[in-house]
Amino acid sequence: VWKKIIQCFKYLKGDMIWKVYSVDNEDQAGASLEFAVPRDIINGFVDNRREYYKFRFQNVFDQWVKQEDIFEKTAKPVIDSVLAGYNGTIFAYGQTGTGKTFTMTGGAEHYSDRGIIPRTLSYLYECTEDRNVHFTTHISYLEIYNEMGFDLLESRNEAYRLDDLQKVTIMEDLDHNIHLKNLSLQLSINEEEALNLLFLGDINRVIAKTPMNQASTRSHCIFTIHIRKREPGCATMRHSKLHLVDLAGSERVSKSGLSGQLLTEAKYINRSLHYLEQVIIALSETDRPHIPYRNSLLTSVLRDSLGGNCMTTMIATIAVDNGNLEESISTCRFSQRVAVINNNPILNEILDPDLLITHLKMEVQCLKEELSLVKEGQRNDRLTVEEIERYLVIFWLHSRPFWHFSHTYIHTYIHTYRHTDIHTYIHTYIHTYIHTMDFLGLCTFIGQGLRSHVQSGIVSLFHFVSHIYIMLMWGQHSS
Ligand SMILES: Nc1ncnc2c1ncn2[C@@H]1O[C@H](COP(=O)(O)OP(=O)(O)OP(=O)(O)O)[C@@H](O)[C@H]1O
Repeated sequence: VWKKIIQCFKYLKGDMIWKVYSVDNEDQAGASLEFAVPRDIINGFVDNRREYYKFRFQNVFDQWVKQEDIFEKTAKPVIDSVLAGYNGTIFAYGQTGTGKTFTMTGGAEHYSDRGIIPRTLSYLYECTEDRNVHFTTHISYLEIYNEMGFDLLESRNEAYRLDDLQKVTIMEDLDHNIHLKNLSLQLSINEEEALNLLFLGDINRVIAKTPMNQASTRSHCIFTIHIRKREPGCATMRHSKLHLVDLAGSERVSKSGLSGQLLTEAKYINRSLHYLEQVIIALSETDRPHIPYRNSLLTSVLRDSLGGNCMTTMIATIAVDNGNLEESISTCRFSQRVAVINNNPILNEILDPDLLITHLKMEVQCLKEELSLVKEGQRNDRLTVEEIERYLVIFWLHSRPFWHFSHTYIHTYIHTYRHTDIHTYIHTYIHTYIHTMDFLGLCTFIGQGLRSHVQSGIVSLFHFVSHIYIMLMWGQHSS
């Protein structure tokens, strides 16, 4: 068994960093991350004891991992299921400055530093190139800053102030579905258009210089790709959405020494992450009747991703230096809780609206025809031959039990009525049939025995008429 142990004996800024963690990617159940803190590392963390913490995850990546590998192992399976019609979410969570934005969006220096979002767009449009399947993609980009929602794409222009952006509010319908009012959906037909929307949104994001990160993102951002897929000749349509979430980073206010605006932002960020944690804890405990989604905008928006109809992947980012050990362990604890949540993704399939409309129009037309026949005095003209034939087919099927009718009897009738207006005759019968059936349906007071007796009498009569009609038609054709 190949075991990859990361050796962390390394000098950083002149200080010795002890080996406090190890990664085992060949653990029996996925991968494990183990912290072994020696007693002499104090840093306000260990209390003169050696401590071990072991966490198991699907994958554990070290700081030298390539962006491509992260995409392949974490994002690609989710995108594949989104393309198949399921909802998906990938969200990055972690302490400030640990690489969430780098993982989700990427670095600007090298092309290979592209993060999950641009790689997702490339992969997605590559998959949707199949001309046989009709795909439509729309994009929305929501920012949650200080507990307020903003549309990062609404203006399709660069915003100079936060107030230039459209405010997004949350609404809940009677079925408890969440709707985001004022969040625009931008159609994007190819990768280039989608990337332009991503760049525009990233320019509009609130970013500030903090002691922990030179370009700290001060808000939670949710980049959503909405997909509609229709296969030719298929009566159904699939619609799914993929949320790509870059959460703002948590930070210890006392440790980072923030003040003013940065302090206010940090308080909002920490509070919303605290509510997120509460939701995760409630979801991981199976007997909890209430999940406190409504406590914050973030948990309300991510409600479906956290415990509903969605395939969700969480990427936790941690710092590997001793100074942030406590935060790293706390991030792992949180991730472990998220890992035990069971979501229930379902295929989002609906009847194609165009086909549904055609089908409903046909049904309305049939009902109109039926109504005009039933309504007295509405139809004075005679039934056409096609109409008679159509009704006779229905009666024929209804009267199946009476198919033993005597042929001799029918021949006598044909002989008698040969010179009468057979159309008028059948027309009258059909009206009588419909009225009587209708009347029987309405008269609830008629007992079942009598009802079936009358019904079978009428049906046999019409069966008889239909025989006459067919024999006559046959006689006309043969002569
Ligand atoms: N794997 C990596 N390789 C190279 N540089 C990285 C990597 N991860 C992060 N960085 C760099 O570390 C810095 C902080 O990363 P980033 O801004 O992504 O952190 P963050 O978790 O999003 O922080 P915040 O929560 O404050 O927004 C950036 O300069 C980024 O380029």
